[in-house]
Amino acid sequence: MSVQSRKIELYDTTLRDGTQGEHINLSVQDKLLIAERLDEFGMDYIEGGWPSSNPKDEEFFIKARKLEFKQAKLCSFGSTARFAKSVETDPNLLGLLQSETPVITIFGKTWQAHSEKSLGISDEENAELIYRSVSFLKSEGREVFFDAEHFFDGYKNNPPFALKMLLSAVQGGASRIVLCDTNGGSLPHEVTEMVRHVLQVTGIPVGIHSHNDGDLAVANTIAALQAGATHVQGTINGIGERCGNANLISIIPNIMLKLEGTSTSVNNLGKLTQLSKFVYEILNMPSNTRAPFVGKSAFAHKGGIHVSAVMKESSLYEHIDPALVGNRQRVLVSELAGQSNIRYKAQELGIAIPEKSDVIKNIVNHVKELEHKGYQFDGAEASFELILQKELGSFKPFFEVVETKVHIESGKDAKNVDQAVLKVMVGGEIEHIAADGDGPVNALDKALRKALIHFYPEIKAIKLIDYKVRVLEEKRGTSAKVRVLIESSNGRNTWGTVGVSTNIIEASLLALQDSMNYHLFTVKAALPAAESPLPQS
Ligand SMILES: CC(=O)SCCNC(=O)CCNC(=O)[C@H](O)C(C)(C)COP(=O)(O)OP(=O)(O)OC[C@H]1O[C@@H](n2cnc3c(N)ncnc32)[C@H](O)[C@@H]1OP(=O)(O)O
Ligand SMILES: CC(=O)C(=O)O
Repeated sequence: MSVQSRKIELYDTTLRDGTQGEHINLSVQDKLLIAERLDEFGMDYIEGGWPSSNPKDEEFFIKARKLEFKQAKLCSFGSTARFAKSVETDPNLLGLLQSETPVITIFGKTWQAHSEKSLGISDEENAELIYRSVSFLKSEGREVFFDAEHFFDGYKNNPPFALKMLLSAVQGGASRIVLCDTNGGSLPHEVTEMVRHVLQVTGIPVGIHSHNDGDLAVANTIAALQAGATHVQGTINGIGERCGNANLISIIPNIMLKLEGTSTSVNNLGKLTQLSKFVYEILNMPSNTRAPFVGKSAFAHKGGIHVSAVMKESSLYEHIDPALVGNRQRVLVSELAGQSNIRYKAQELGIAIPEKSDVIKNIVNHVKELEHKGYQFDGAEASFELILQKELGSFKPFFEVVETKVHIESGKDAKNVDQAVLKVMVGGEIEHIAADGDGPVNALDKALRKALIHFYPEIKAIKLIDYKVRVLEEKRGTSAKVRVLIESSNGRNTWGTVGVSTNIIEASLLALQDSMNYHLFTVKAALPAAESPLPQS
Protein backbone atom coordinates (compact mmCIF):
# COMPACT_ATOMS: atom_id res chain seq x y z
CA MET A 1 0.00 0.00 0.00
CA SER A 2 1.22 3.49 -0.76
CA VAL A 3 2.35 5.60 2.19
CA GLN A 4 2.37 8.90 0.26
CA SER A 5 1.43 12.12 2.13
CA ARG A 6 -0.67 10.59 4.83
CA LYS A 7 -1.70 12.77 7.75
CA ILE A 8 -1.16 10.78 10.94
CA GLU A 9 -3.63 11.64 13.72
CA LEU A 10 -2.09 11.98 17.16
CA TYR A 11 -4.29 10.77 19.99
CA ASP A 12 -2.84 11.39 23.43
CA THR A 13 -3.97 9.22 26.34
CA THR A 14 -1.54 10.49 29.01
CA LEU A 15 -4.47 11.69 31.11
CA ARG A 16 -6.25 8.31 30.97
CA ASP A 17 -4.03 5.30 30.15
CA GLY A 18 -0.97 7.24 31.38
CA THR A 19 -2.51 7.53 34.83
CA GLN A 20 -2.95 3.75 34.93
CA GLY A 21 0.85 3.56 35.47
CA GLU A 22 2.27 2.81 38.91
CA HIS A 23 3.19 5.93 40.96
CA ILE A 24 1.33 8.20 38.52
CA ASN A 25 -1.26 10.48 40.02
CA LEU A 26 -2.58 13.69 38.53
CA SER A 27 -4.89 16.20 40.16
CA VAL A 28 -7.69 17.84 38.18
CA GLN A 29 -5.57 20.98 37.91
CA ASP A 30 -2.57 18.92 36.66
CA LYS A 31 -4.77 17.33 34.03
CA LEU A 32 -6.07 20.68 32.85
CA LEU A 33 -2.54 22.07 32.58
CA ILE A 34 -1.30 19.06 30.64
CA ALA A 35 -4.34 19.13 28.35
CA GLU A 36 -3.66 22.77 27.43
CA ARG A 37 -0.03 22.02 26.75
CA LEU A 38 -0.87 19.00 24.57
CA ASP A 39 -3.21 21.14 22.50
CA GLU A 40 -0.58 23.86 22.11
CA PHE A 41 1.91 21.24 20.96
CA GLY A 42 -0.41 20.00 18.25
CA MET A 43 -2.20 16.84 19.38
CA ASP A 44 -5.35 16.10 17.41
CA TYR A 45 -7.16 14.27 20.22
CA ILE A 46 -6.75 14.38 23.98
CA GLU A 47 -8.30 11.60 26.03
CA GLY A 48 -9.13 13.16 29.38
CA GLY A 49 -10.26 10.17 31.46
CA TRP A 50 -13.15 7.84 32.20
CA PRO A 51 -15.92 10.12 33.45
CA SER A 52 -18.14 7.78 35.44
CA SER A 53 -15.25 5.84 36.96
CA ASN A 54 -14.24 8.42 39.57
CA PRO A 55 -15.20 11.92 40.78
CA LYS A 56 -11.87 13.41 39.71
CA ASP A 57 -12.44 12.57 36.05
CA GLU A 58 -16.03 13.81 36.28
CA GLU A 59 -14.76 17.14 37.66
CA PHE A 60 -12.07 17.26 34.98
CA PHE A 61 -14.64 17.04 32.19
CA ILE A 62 -16.78 19.75 33.79
CA LYS A 63 -13.79 22.10 34.13
CA ALA A 64 -12.43 21.16 30.71
CA ARG A 65 -15.52 22.74 29.11
CA LYS A 66 -13.85 26.10 29.75
CA LEU A 67 -10.65 25.13 27.93
CA GLU A 68 -10.34 26.73 24.53
CA PHE A 69 -8.35 24.32 22.45
CA LYS A 70 -6.67 25.62 19.32
CA GLN A 71 -6.99 22.37 17.46
CA ALA A 72 -7.38 19.32 19.68
CA LYS A 73 -10.66 17.54 20.28
CA LEU A 74 -11.30 16.32 23.81
CA CYS A 75 -12.29 12.65 24.15
CA SER A 76 -13.90 10.81 27.03
CA PHE A 77 -13.19 7.11 27.46
CA GLY A 78 -15.16 4.14 28.73
CA SER A 79 -16.26 0.60 28.02
CA THR A 80 -19.14 -0.78 26.05
CA ALA A 81 -22.34 -1.04 28.12
CA ARG A 82 -22.80 -3.74 30.76
CA PHE A 83 -25.80 -5.29 28.95
CA ALA A 84 -26.73 -4.97 25.28
CA LYS A 85 -30.44 -4.73 26.00
CA SER A 86 -30.17 -1.59 28.13
CA VAL A 87 -27.55 0.64 26.51
CA GLU A 88 -29.84 3.69 26.82
CA THR A 89 -29.80 3.47 30.63
CA ASP A 90 -26.22 2.26 31.10
CA PRO A 91 -24.55 4.54 33.69
CA ASN A 92 -21.18 4.29 31.96
CA LEU A 93 -22.52 5.35 28.54
CA LEU A 94 -24.63 8.10 30.13
CA GLY A 95 -21.54 9.35 31.97
CA LEU A 96 -19.69 9.51 28.67
CA LEU A 97 -22.49 11.56 27.13
CA GLN A 98 -22.59 13.87 30.16
CA SER A 99 -18.89 14.63 29.71
CA GLU A 100 -20.01 16.61 26.62
CA THR A 101 -16.92 15.75 24.62
CA PRO A 102 -17.19 15.80 20.82
CA VAL A 103 -15.49 12.40 20.63
CA ILE A 104 -16.17 9.33 22.75
CA THR A 105 -13.84 6.36 22.71
CA ILE A 106 -15.19 3.05 23.94
CA PHE A 107 -13.37 -0.22 24.25
CA GLY A 108 -14.91 -3.58 23.57
CA LYS A 109 -13.74 -7.17 23.68
CA THR A 110 -12.18 -8.54 20.49
CA TRP A 111 -10.51 -11.59 22.06
CA GLN A 112 -12.98 -14.41 22.40
CA ALA A 113 -11.49 -15.56 25.72
CA HIS A 114 -12.29 -12.15 27.23
CA SER A 115 -15.78 -12.10 25.86
CA GLU A 116 -16.42 -15.58 27.24
CA LYS A 117 -14.56 -15.41 30.55
CA SER A 118 -14.55 -11.76 31.53
CA LEU A 119 -18.01 -10.77 30.29
CA GLY A 120 -19.49 -14.28 30.29
CA ILE A 121 -21.43 -13.75 27.06
CA SER A 122 -21.71 -15.48 23.68
CA ASP A 123 -20.03 -14.24 20.49
CA GLU A 124 -23.36 -12.98 19.18
CA GLU A 125 -24.13 -11.15 22.41
CA ASN A 126 -20.71 -9.44 22.38
CA ALA A 127 -21.16 -8.38 18.74
CA GLU A 128 -24.56 -6.94 19.67
CA LEU A 129 -23.15 -5.20 22.75
CA ILE A 130 -20.51 -3.47 20.64
CA TYR A 131 -22.95 -2.55 17.87
CA ARG A 132 -25.59 -1.17 20.23
CA SER A 133 -23.14 0.73 22.45
CA VAL A 134 -21.51 2.45 19.47
CA SER A 135 -24.75 3.21 17.67
CA PHE A 136 -26.39 4.64 20.81
CA LEU A 137 -23.52 7.12 21.34
CA LYS A 138 -23.50 7.90 17.65
CA SER A 139 -27.26 8.53 17.66
CA GLU A 140 -26.63 11.13 20.40
CA GLY A 141 -24.52 13.11 17.94
CA ARG A 142 -21.04 12.08 19.04
CA GLU A 143 -18.15 10.89 16.98
CA VAL A 144 -17.26 7.42 18.26
CA PHE A 145 -13.86 5.72 18.19
CA PHE A 146 -13.74 2.00 18.92
CA ASP A 147 -10.74 0.70 20.87
CA ALA A 148 -10.50 -2.99 19.99
CA GLU A 149 -9.13 -4.30 23.26
CA HIS A 150 -6.69 -7.24 22.89
CA PHE A 151 -7.19 -7.18 19.13
CA PHE A 152 -3.83 -8.76 18.22
CA ASP A 153 -4.16 -11.62 20.72
CA GLY A 154 -7.78 -12.02 19.69
CA TYR A 155 -6.90 -12.19 15.99
CA LYS A 156 -4.12 -14.73 16.62
CA ASN A 157 -6.55 -16.90 18.52
CA ASN A 158 -9.62 -16.57 16.29
CA PRO A 159 -9.46 -14.18 13.29
CA PRO A 160 -13.14 -14.44 12.29
CA PHE A 161 -14.25 -13.58 15.84
CA ALA A 162 -11.90 -10.59 16.15
CA LEU A 163 -12.88 -9.22 12.72
CA LYS A 164 -16.59 -9.74 13.38
CA MET A 165 -16.32 -7.53 16.51
CA LEU A 166 -14.59 -4.81 14.49
CA LEU A 167 -17.32 -4.95 11.86
CA SER A 168 -19.97 -4.59 14.56
CA ALA A 169 -18.32 -1.33 15.62
CA VAL A 170 -18.10 -0.15 12.01
CA GLN A 171 -21.79 -0.99 11.44
CA GLY A 172 -22.65 0.86 14.65
CA GLY A 173 -21.05 3.99 13.18
CA ALA A 174 -17.54 4.10 14.65
CA SER A 175 -15.33 6.43 12.63
CA ARG A 176 -12.01 4.90 13.82
CA ILE A 177 -11.13 1.33 14.63
CA VAL A 178 -8.16 1.38 16.99
CA LEU A 179 -6.32 -1.92 17.26
CA CYS A 180 -5.01 -2.39 20.79
CA ASP A 181 -2.03 -4.51 21.76
CA THR A 182 -3.41 -4.51 25.27
CA ASN A 183 -0.98 -7.07 26.73
CA GLY A 184 1.91 -5.48 24.83
CA GLY A 185 3.39 -8.77 23.63
CA SER A 186 3.09 -8.48 19.84
CA LEU A 187 5.96 -8.30 17.37
CA PRO A 188 6.20 -5.71 14.57
CA HIS A 189 5.80 -8.20 11.69
CA GLU A 190 2.59 -9.54 13.28
CA VAL A 191 1.24 -6.01 13.65
CA THR A 192 2.04 -5.21 10.00
CA GLU A 193 0.22 -8.27 8.73
CA MET A 194 -2.89 -7.80 10.88
CA VAL A 195 -3.23 -4.07 10.23
CA ARG A 196 -3.12 -4.73 6.48
CA HIS A 197 -5.86 -7.29 6.79
CA VAL A 198 -8.06 -5.05 8.96
CA LEU A 199 -7.73 -2.19 6.48
CA GLN A 200 -8.96 -4.44 3.69
CA VAL A 201 -11.90 -5.70 5.72
CA THR A 202 -13.17 -2.56 7.47
CA GLY A 203 -12.59 0.20 4.94
CA ILE A 204 -12.40 2.94 7.63
CA PRO A 205 -9.35 4.66 9.15
CA VAL A 206 -7.44 2.35 11.47
CA GLY A 207 -5.44 3.31 14.56
CA ILE A 208 -2.89 1.61 16.77
CA HIS A 209 -2.67 1.54 20.58
CA SER A 210 0.36 -0.41 21.82
CA HIS A 211 1.65 -1.30 25.24
CA ASN A 212 5.31 -1.78 25.96
CA ASP A 213 5.54 -5.15 27.69
CA GLY A 214 7.90 -6.51 25.01
CA ASP A 215 9.71 -3.13 24.79
CA LEU A 216 8.27 -2.84 21.28
CA ALA A 217 5.42 -0.36 21.66
CA VAL A 218 7.10 2.30 19.51
CA ALA A 219 8.29 -0.27 16.94
CA ASN A 220 4.81 -1.81 16.75
CA THR A 221 3.29 1.63 16.27
CA ILE A 222 5.64 2.43 13.42
CA ALA A 223 4.96 -1.02 11.89
CA ALA A 224 1.21 -0.26 11.99
CA LEU A 225 1.76 3.10 10.30
CA GLN A 226 3.86 1.49 7.60
CA ALA A 227 1.05 -0.97 7.02
CA GLY A 228 -1.42 1.88 6.49
CA ALA A 229 -2.75 2.88 9.92
CA THR A 230 -3.32 6.63 10.20
CA HIS A 231 -4.14 7.13 13.86
CA VAL A 232 -1.70 6.71 16.76
CA GLN A 233 -2.52 6.46 20.43
CA GLY A 234 0.18 6.88 23.05
CA THR A 235 1.32 8.84 26.07
CA ILE A 236 3.94 11.45 26.86
CA ASN A 237 7.12 9.76 28.07
CA GLY A 238 5.46 6.37 27.59
CA ILE A 239 3.81 6.32 31.01
CA GLY A 240 0.97 3.84 31.44
CA GLU A 241 -0.29 0.54 32.80
CA ARG A 242 2.51 -1.97 33.70
CA CYS A 243 5.50 -1.20 31.41
CA GLY A 244 3.71 1.74 29.87
CA ASN A 245 2.14 2.81 26.58
CA ALA A 246 3.72 3.66 23.26
CA ASN A 247 5.80 6.77 23.85
CA LEU A 248 4.55 9.68 21.74
CA ILE A 249 7.75 11.55 22.52
CA SER A 250 9.60 8.99 20.38
CA ILE A 251 6.84 8.26 17.89
CA ILE A 252 6.24 11.87 16.83
CA PRO A 253 9.80 12.66 15.73
CA ASN A 254 10.07 9.25 14.06
CA ILE A 255 6.98 10.12 12.04
CA MET A 256 7.96 13.69 11.29
CA LEU A 257 11.65 13.21 10.60
CA LYS A 258 11.87 9.70 9.26
CA LEU A 259 8.68 8.14 8.02
CA GLU A 260 8.55 9.47 4.51
CA GLY A 261 5.26 10.70 3.10
CA THR A 262 3.62 11.25 6.49
CA SER A 263 2.83 14.41 8.41
CA THR A 264 1.23 15.45 11.71
CA SER A 265 -0.43 18.57 13.11
CA VAL A 266 2.58 19.38 15.28
CA ASN A 267 3.70 22.86 14.31
CA ASN A 268 6.96 23.09 16.27
CA LEU A 269 8.78 19.84 16.88
CA GLY A 270 11.48 21.93 18.58
CA LYS A 271 9.19 22.03 21.64
CA LEU A 272 9.32 18.24 22.09
CA THR A 273 12.02 18.23 24.79
CA GLN A 274 10.18 20.92 26.75
CA LEU A 275 6.93 18.98 26.53
CA SER A 276 8.56 15.84 27.89
CA LYS A 277 10.14 17.79 30.77
CA PHE A 278 6.90 19.61 31.52
CA VAL A 279 4.99 16.36 31.99
CA TYR A 280 7.76 14.86 34.17
CA GLU A 281 7.72 18.04 36.22
CA ILE A 282 3.95 17.88 36.79
CA LEU A 283 4.24 14.21 37.67
CA ASN A 284 6.99 15.13 40.13
CA MET A 285 9.20 12.49 38.53
CA PRO A 286 12.83 12.82 37.45
CA SER A 287 13.35 12.96 33.67
CA ASN A 288 14.74 9.87 31.99
CA THR A 289 18.21 11.04 30.99
CA ARG A 290 18.57 8.20 28.48
CA ALA A 291 15.27 8.87 26.72
CA PRO A 292 15.74 8.87 22.94
CA PHE A 293 15.40 12.32 21.30
CA VAL A 294 14.75 14.30 24.50
CA GLY A 295 16.96 12.86 27.27
CA LYS A 296 19.96 14.75 28.56
CA SER A 297 22.18 11.92 27.26
CA ALA A 298 20.42 11.51 23.92
CA PHE A 299 23.17 13.45 22.13
CA ALA A 300 25.95 13.16 24.74
CA HIS A 301 29.21 11.84 23.33
CA LYS A 302 31.73 10.20 25.62
CA GLY A 303 34.07 8.01 23.57
CA GLY A 304 37.04 9.90 22.12
CA ILE A 305 36.50 8.33 18.69
CA HIS A 306 32.94 9.61 18.59
CA VAL A 307 33.86 13.12 19.69
CA SER A 308 36.65 13.36 17.16
CA ALA A 309 34.20 12.49 14.35
CA VAL A 310 31.34 14.63 15.69
CA MET A 311 33.61 17.66 15.72
CA LYS A 312 34.15 17.16 12.00
CA GLU A 313 30.54 16.38 11.16
CA SER A 314 27.81 15.89 13.78
CA SER A 315 25.79 13.46 11.69
CA LEU A 316 28.63 10.92 11.85
CA TYR A 317 27.40 9.92 15.31
CA GLU A 318 23.98 11.60 15.53
CA HIS A 319 20.84 10.25 13.87
CA ILE A 320 19.23 13.71 13.74
CA ASP A 321 20.16 17.30 14.49
CA PRO A 322 19.31 17.60 18.24
CA ALA A 323 17.97 21.13 17.73
CA LEU A 324 15.08 19.71 15.66
CA VAL A 325 13.59 18.28 18.85
CA GLY A 326 14.79 21.07 21.15
CA ASN A 327 17.72 19.11 22.54
CA ARG A 328 21.46 19.78 22.30
CA GLN A 329 24.73 18.05 21.68
CA ARG A 330 26.96 17.43 24.71
CA VAL A 331 30.46 16.09 25.10
CA LEU A 332 31.53 14.29 28.25
CA VAL A 333 34.97 14.15 29.74
CA SER A 334 36.06 10.85 31.27
CA GLU A 335 38.66 8.10 31.09
CA LEU A 336 37.26 7.27 27.64
CA ALA A 337 38.08 10.75 26.35
CA GLY A 338 40.61 11.57 23.69
CA GLN A 339 42.13 14.95 22.90
CA SER A 340 39.02 15.82 20.88
CA ASN A 341 36.81 15.74 24.00
CA ILE A 342 39.09 18.24 25.73
CA ARG A 343 39.29 20.46 22.66
CA TYR A 344 35.49 20.42 22.39
CA LYS A 345 35.01 21.29 26.07
CA ALA A 346 37.56 24.09 25.82
CA GLN A 347 35.70 25.51 22.81
CA GLU A 348 32.39 25.19 24.63
CA LEU A 349 33.80 27.07 27.62
CA GLY A 350 35.31 29.71 25.34
CA ILE A 351 38.86 28.80 26.41
CA ALA A 352 41.63 29.19 23.84
CA ILE A 353 44.19 26.39 23.89
CA PRO A 354 47.62 27.31 22.51
CA GLU A 355 48.52 25.43 19.33
CA LYS A 356 51.41 22.97 19.51
CA SER A 357 51.37 22.75 23.29
CA ASP A 358 51.16 19.66 25.49
CA VAL A 359 48.24 21.13 27.43
CA ILE A 360 45.60 18.88 25.91
CA LYS A 361 47.69 15.72 26.16
CA ASN A 362 48.48 16.52 29.81
CA ILE A 363 44.83 17.10 30.61
CA VAL A 364 43.73 13.84 28.93
CA ASN A 365 46.33 11.95 30.97
CA HIS A 366 45.43 13.74 34.17
CA VAL A 367 41.70 13.07 33.71
CA LYS A 368 42.37 9.38 32.98
CA GLU A 369 44.52 9.06 36.11
CA LEU A 370 41.89 10.76 38.25
CA GLU A 371 39.07 8.62 36.83
CA HIS A 372 41.18 5.56 37.59
CA LYS A 373 41.27 6.77 41.21
CA GLY A 374 37.48 7.04 41.25
CA TYR A 375 36.80 10.58 40.03
CA GLN A 376 33.97 11.11 37.59
CA PHE A 377 33.69 14.26 35.57
CA ASP A 378 30.24 13.63 34.02
CA GLY A 379 28.19 15.74 36.39
CA ALA A 380 31.30 17.52 37.78
CA GLU A 381 32.12 19.80 34.92
CA ALA A 382 33.23 22.63 37.22
CA SER A 383 35.98 20.40 38.68
CA PHE A 384 37.06 19.60 35.13
CA GLU A 385 37.17 23.27 34.17
CA LEU A 386 39.42 24.01 37.14
CA ILE A 387 41.82 21.28 35.95
CA LEU A 388 41.82 22.80 32.48
CA GLN A 389 42.38 26.35 33.73
CA LYS A 390 45.10 25.19 36.11
CA GLU A 391 46.95 23.43 33.30
CA LEU A 392 46.70 26.62 31.22
CA GLY A 393 48.09 28.61 34.14
CA SER A 394 44.96 30.77 34.40
CA PHE A 395 43.70 29.39 37.69
CA LYS A 396 45.37 29.26 41.09
CA PRO A 397 43.32 28.15 44.11
CA PHE A 398 41.95 31.08 46.10
CA PHE A 399 42.68 29.40 49.40
CA GLU A 400 44.33 26.35 50.89
CA VAL A 401 42.93 24.18 53.66
CA VAL A 402 46.00 23.48 55.76
CA GLU A 403 44.42 21.43 58.52
CA THR A 404 41.02 19.84 59.16
CA LYS A 405 39.63 18.42 62.37
CA VAL A 406 36.09 17.08 62.63
CA HIS A 407 34.62 16.23 65.99
CA ILE A 408 31.51 14.07 66.29
CA GLU A 409 29.86 13.53 69.63
CA SER A 410 26.80 11.35 69.94
CA GLY A 411 25.24 9.04 72.50
CA LYS A 412 22.92 9.22 75.49
CA ASP A 413 25.21 11.31 77.68
CA ALA A 414 26.94 13.26 74.92
CA LYS A 415 26.22 16.80 73.67
CA ASN A 416 25.30 15.49 70.21
CA VAL A 417 27.24 18.11 68.32
CA ASP A 418 29.20 17.90 65.10
CA GLN A 419 31.99 20.40 64.90
CA ALA A 420 34.60 21.18 62.23
CA VAL A 421 37.82 23.08 62.93
CA LEU A 422 39.75 24.35 59.92
CA LYS A 423 43.03 26.11 59.37
CA VAL A 424 42.73 27.93 56.05
CA MET A 425 45.43 29.98 54.30
CA VAL A 426 44.35 32.93 52.15
CA GLY A 427 46.94 35.22 50.56
CA GLY A 428 49.54 34.37 53.21
CA GLU A 429 47.14 34.80 56.16
CA ILE A 430 46.00 31.86 58.28
CA GLU A 431 42.43 31.67 59.53
CA HIS A 432 41.66 29.28 62.35
CA ILE A 433 37.90 28.68 62.48
CA ALA A 434 35.44 26.34 64.17
CA ALA A 435 31.77 25.78 63.31
CA ASP A 436 28.99 23.48 64.52
CA GLY A 437 26.65 21.86 62.04
CA ASP A 438 23.90 19.34 61.44
CA GLY A 439 26.25 16.49 60.65
CA PRO A 440 29.98 16.66 59.93
CA VAL A 441 29.67 17.75 56.29
CA ASN A 442 27.40 20.65 57.20
CA ALA A 443 29.88 21.66 59.95
CA LEU A 444 32.68 21.56 57.41
CA ASP A 445 30.74 23.65 54.91
CA LYS A 446 29.93 26.23 57.60
CA ALA A 447 33.53 26.39 58.86
CA LEU A 448 34.89 26.88 55.34
CA ARG A 449 32.43 29.67 54.62
CA LYS A 450 33.23 31.30 57.97
CA ALA A 451 36.95 31.19 57.20
CA LEU A 452 36.53 32.67 53.72
CA ILE A 453 33.69 35.12 54.03
CA HIS A 454 35.61 38.26 54.89
CA PHE A 455 38.15 37.61 52.11
CA TYR A 456 35.52 36.64 49.59
CA PRO A 457 32.01 37.94 50.44
CA GLU A 458 30.92 36.48 47.05
CA ILE A 459 30.77 32.99 48.56
CA LYS A 460 27.60 34.00 50.42
CA ALA A 461 25.73 33.45 47.14
CA ILE A 462 26.67 29.75 46.96
CA LYS A 463 23.98 27.28 47.91
CA LEU A 464 24.45 23.52 48.03
CA ILE A 465 21.56 22.04 46.10
CA ASP A 466 22.55 18.38 45.88
CA TYR A 467 25.00 16.10 47.64
CA LYS A 468 25.57 12.51 46.49
CA VAL A 469 27.89 9.88 47.93
CA ARG A 470 28.80 6.74 46.05
CA VAL A 471 30.84 3.87 47.52
CA LEU A 472 33.42 2.89 44.92
CA GLU A 473 34.83 -0.39 46.20
CA GLU A 474 31.78 -2.00 47.74
CA LYS A 475 33.63 -5.19 48.72
CA ARG A 476 35.92 -3.21 51.03
CA GLY A 477 32.96 -2.24 53.19
CA THR A 478 33.58 0.72 55.49
CA SER A 479 37.21 1.12 54.32
CA ALA A 480 36.12 1.66 50.70
CA LYS A 481 36.80 4.81 48.71
CA VAL A 482 33.85 7.11 48.27
CA ARG A 483 33.06 9.66 45.60
CA VAL A 484 31.17 12.78 46.60
CA LEU A 485 29.40 14.78 43.91
CA ILE A 486 28.11 18.19 44.89
CA GLU A 487 25.81 20.45 42.93
CA SER A 488 25.94 24.13 43.87
CA SER A 489 24.06 27.17 42.69
CA ASN A 490 24.34 30.94 42.93
CA GLY A 491 20.70 31.44 41.98
CA ARG A 492 21.58 31.95 38.31
CA ASN A 493 23.86 29.05 37.44
CA THR A 494 24.45 25.60 38.83
CA TRP A 495 27.71 23.67 38.74
CA GLY A 496 28.94 20.24 39.79
CA THR A 497 32.15 19.31 41.58
CA VAL A 498 33.69 16.05 42.77
CA GLY A 499 35.97 14.73 45.50
CA VAL A 500 37.28 11.19 46.12
CA SER A 501 38.86 9.69 49.21
CA THR A 502 38.60 6.73 51.57
CA ASN A 503 37.50 9.37 54.07
CA ILE A 504 34.01 10.68 53.37
CA ILE A 505 34.80 13.97 55.17
CA GLU A 506 37.86 14.56 53.02
CA ALA A 507 35.99 13.64 49.80
CA SER A 508 33.28 16.14 50.78
CA LEU A 509 35.84 18.82 51.59
CA LEU A 510 37.56 18.35 48.20
CA ALA A 511 34.23 18.74 46.38
CA LEU A 512 33.33 21.77 48.54
CA GLN A 513 36.69 23.42 47.88
CA ASP A 514 36.27 22.94 44.13
CA SER A 515 32.78 24.41 44.34
CA MET A 516 33.97 27.57 46.12
CA ASN A 517 37.06 27.93 43.95
CA TYR A 518 34.95 27.56 40.83
CA HIS A 519 32.50 30.22 41.95
CA LEU A 520 35.29 32.66 42.85
CA PHE A 521 37.03 31.92 39.57
CA THR A 522 33.91 32.71 37.55
CA VAL A 523 33.31 35.91 39.56
CA LYS A 524 36.90 36.95 38.92
CA ALA A 525 36.70 36.02 35.23
CA ALA A 526 33.68 38.29 34.86
CA LEU A 527 35.69 41.33 36.05
CA PRO A 528 38.40 43.25 34.16
CA ALA A 529 41.80 42.02 35.49
CA ALA A 530 42.75 45.33 37.13
CA GLU A 531 39.50 45.45 39.13
CA SER A 532 39.73 41.98 40.60
CA PRO A 533 39.67 42.36 44.37
CA LEU A 534 40.18 38.69 45.04
CA PRO A 535 43.37 37.55 46.73
CA GLN A 536 44.73 34.12 45.81
CA SER A 537 46.32 31.73 48.27
C1 LIG B 1 -7.39 -2.05 28.61
C2 LIG B 1 -7.75 -0.88 29.47
O1 LIG B 1 -6.88 -0.17 29.87
S1 LIG B 1 -9.36 -0.64 29.82
C3 LIG B 1 -9.36 0.64 30.98
C4 LIG B 1 -9.02 0.14 32.34
N1 LIG B 1 -9.15 1.24 33.25
C5 LIG B 1 -9.70 1.12 34.44
O2 LIG B 1 -10.16 0.05 34.83
C6 LIG B 1 -9.73 2.34 35.31
C7 LIG B 1 -11.11 2.77 35.73
N2 LIG B 1 -11.90 1.67 36.23
C8 LIG B 1 -12.75 1.78 37.33
O3 LIG B 1 -12.82 2.81 37.99
C9 LIG B 1 -13.60 0.60 37.67
O4 LIG B 1 -12.98 -0.59 37.23
C10 LIG B 1 -14.99 0.75 37.00
C11 LIG B 1 -15.75 1.92 37.64
C12 LIG B 1 -14.91 0.96 35.50
C13 LIG B 1 -15.82 -0.52 37.19
O5 LIG B 1 -15.83 -0.83 38.56
P1 LIG B 1 -16.72 -2.05 39.12
O6 LIG B 1 -18.11 -1.89 38.63
O7 LIG B 1 -16.49 -2.10 40.58
O8 LIG B 1 -16.17 -3.34 38.38
P2 LIG B 1 -14.73 -4.00 38.44
O9 LIG B 1 -13.69 -2.98 38.19
O10 LIG B 1 -14.54 -4.83 39.66
O11 LIG B 1 -14.81 -5.01 37.20
C14 LIG B 1 -14.94 -4.55 35.90
C15 LIG B 1 -16.27 -5.00 35.32
O12 LIG B 1 -16.38 -4.44 34.01
C16 LIG B 1 -16.67 -5.48 33.07
N3 LIG B 1 -16.09 -5.11 31.79
C17 LIG B 1 -14.79 -5.14 31.43
N4 LIG B 1 -14.68 -4.73 30.17
C18 LIG B 1 -15.91 -4.44 29.71
C19 LIG B 1 -16.42 -4.01 28.49
N5 LIG B 1 -15.63 -3.76 27.45
N6 LIG B 1 -17.75 -3.81 28.39
C20 LIG B 1 -18.55 -4.03 29.43
N7 LIG B 1 -18.13 -4.46 30.63
C21 LIG B 1 -16.83 -4.67 30.75
C22 LIG B 1 -16.01 -6.70 33.69
O13 LIG B 1 -16.49 -7.91 33.17
C23 LIG B 1 -16.35 -6.51 35.16
O14 LIG B 1 -17.68 -6.91 35.33
P3 LIG B 1 -18.17 -7.85 36.58
O15 LIG B 1 -18.00 -6.98 37.77
O16 LIG B 1 -19.57 -8.14 36.24
O17 LIG B 1 -17.27 -9.02 36.57
C1 LIG C 1 -8.09 0.33 25.49
C2 LIG C 1 -6.79 0.15 26.07
O1 LIG C 1 -6.32 0.99 26.80
C3 LIG C 1 -6.04 -1.07 25.78
O2 LIG C 1 -6.61 -1.99 25.21
O3 LIG C 1 -4.87 -1.13 26.13
